[in-house]
Amino acid sequence: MESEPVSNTDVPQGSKPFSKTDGADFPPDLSYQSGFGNHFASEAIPGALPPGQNSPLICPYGLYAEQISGTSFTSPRKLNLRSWLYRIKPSVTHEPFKPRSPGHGRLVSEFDQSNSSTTPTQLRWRPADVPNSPTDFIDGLYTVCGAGSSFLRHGFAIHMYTANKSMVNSAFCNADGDFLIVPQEGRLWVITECGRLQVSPGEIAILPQGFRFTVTLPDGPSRGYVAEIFGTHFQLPDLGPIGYSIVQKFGGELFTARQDFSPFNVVAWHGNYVPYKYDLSKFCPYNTVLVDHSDPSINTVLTAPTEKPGVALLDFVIFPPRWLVAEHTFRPPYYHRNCMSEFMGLIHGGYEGFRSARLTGGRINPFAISMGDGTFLSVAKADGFLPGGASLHSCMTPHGPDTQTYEATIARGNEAGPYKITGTMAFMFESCLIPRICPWALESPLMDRDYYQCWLGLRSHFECEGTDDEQGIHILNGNDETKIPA
Ligand SMILES: O=C(O)Cc1cc(O)ccc1O
Ligand SMILES: [Fe+2]
Repeated sequence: MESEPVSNTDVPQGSKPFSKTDGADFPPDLSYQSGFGNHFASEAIPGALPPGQNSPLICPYGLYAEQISGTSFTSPRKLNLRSWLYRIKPSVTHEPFKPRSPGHGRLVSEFDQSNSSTTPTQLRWRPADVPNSPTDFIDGLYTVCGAGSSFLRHGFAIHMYTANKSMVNSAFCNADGDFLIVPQEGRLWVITECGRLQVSPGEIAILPQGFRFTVTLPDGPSRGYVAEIFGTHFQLPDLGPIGYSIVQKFGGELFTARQDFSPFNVVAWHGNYVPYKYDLSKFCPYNTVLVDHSDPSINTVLTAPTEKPGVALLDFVIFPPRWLVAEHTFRPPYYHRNCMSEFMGLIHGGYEGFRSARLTGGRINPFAISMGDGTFLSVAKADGFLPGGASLHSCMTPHGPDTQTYEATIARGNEAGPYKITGTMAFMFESCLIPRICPWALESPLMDRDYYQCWLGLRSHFECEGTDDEQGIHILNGNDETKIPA
C-alpha cells in the first residue's frame, strides 16, 4: 500500500513557513513523502537536520532537538517508533495545564457502567446535522461507544464529529491514543508538527498519539468519524501566531495550556513516527472470483493488533467500488453473528449492493444505482444506512441483509452476471472488545428506533413435502416424533 506521510515542511522561497490557522494559506498542491512505515526526513531550511547524530550540543540554526516516541524505548527494533524534531522552541515551554473551561463532557476514554451501557440490540443512527453555532473540530467531537481504558493502555473509542469552524490559535494533542479520522463531508486541512495534510472525504488521516495538530475547514461544514486506539498503533495487515493554547486530551478529559509560539515550529525532522494520510481509492480490493462471499477481513486497510495473533483491537476495513462476479452465490453479506463487534459508517453512496430486478411502477429507490441496462443496483439497508450515519452490531448480535435486499437477491436468481458496484465507500471499525455505548448515542433522536423492523419481513421459504406452515413440520427423532414450529 502506498501511504502518504505528511507533506514535507518545505516552503516556497519567500513565503512564511507558519501563519494563522484559517487554512487559507495552504499551498494548493502539497507534495507528500510516501511509503508506509518508512523512515522519513524533512527540512524546511536546507541543513536544519544535524548530520551524523540526533542530539548534538548545538543543533544547526540554534534549534532545539526533541524526540517524540510512539513506542517504549525498549521496544524491539522492528517495532520501535520515534521521530526527532528540530524546533525553534521545545514543546515543554508552556504554562501549566489546567482543566479546559468550558468543559467538553462528550469524550470518554475509560468505559464503565457509570458512563455507558451495553445492548445486544442492533443499533443505527441517522447522520447528524452540522450545528449552526460556531463549532471547531475539538468541540464537535463526541464519543459514540468504546471499550477498555486509555489508562490501562488497552481499548478503543469511536467518536464522530460535526464542525463548521477552523481551530484558530489552538492545537489539539491526544495523549490517550492514535486518531484514525474518516472525513465524510468537508475537507480537513491539518497542520501537524511534521507538516500539513489535506484530507478529503474518501481519504483517511492517522494522527498518532502525542502529536499536536490543528484542524482547519476549507469547506466549512464538516462531518466524519474517528476511531481512537489505546496502547498500540495501526499497521498494515499481514497481508506565525500570536499565541496558542494546546488542548491536551488526557484520560478523556481536556486540559489546556498557553504557549506564546506555534506548536508547529519544527524546522526539520526525521524518523518513522509521523502523521500520515491515505487515499482509499488507491486500495485494491480482492475477493472471490468463483463462488461464495469472502469475509470482509480481506478488505482490511489498517489493523491495530492485540497480542493474540490475528485478533485486532481495531481493524479498519473498507467496502470500496468493486466487481461482483461470484456464481450461484448469495452476493450480499451473509447473515451472521460475529464474536468481534462491528461499527459501520458510510462516506458516500449506498452500502453493499445487489443487482435488483427491474424497478417498476415508478417507485424508484433513491439508493438504487442505475446499471445502464434498465436494471438497478439496489443497496442493502439502503433507506436507513445513510452517508454520515452509523450502525453498531456488537459481539454475537445477529445482522445481515434486510428483507428487501434478501427478496430482491433471491428474485434475481443464480444467473446474475458480473457487475460493478460503483460510487460508494463504506467502512467498518471492527474490534475484539465489546463497545459500551455512550448516553448521547443511546438517547439521540438520530437513533433509528425502528431499525429491527428491516428484518421482520424475512419470511420462511422453507419447503418440505407433507408439511404446512400452520402446522409446522414433523420429523422423526429416534422413536419420538418432534414438532418444529414453522
Ligand atoms: O455486517 C456487515 O455488513 C459487514 C460485513 C460484510 C461482509 O461482506 C461480510 C461480513 C460482514 O460482517
Ligand atoms: Fe457484519
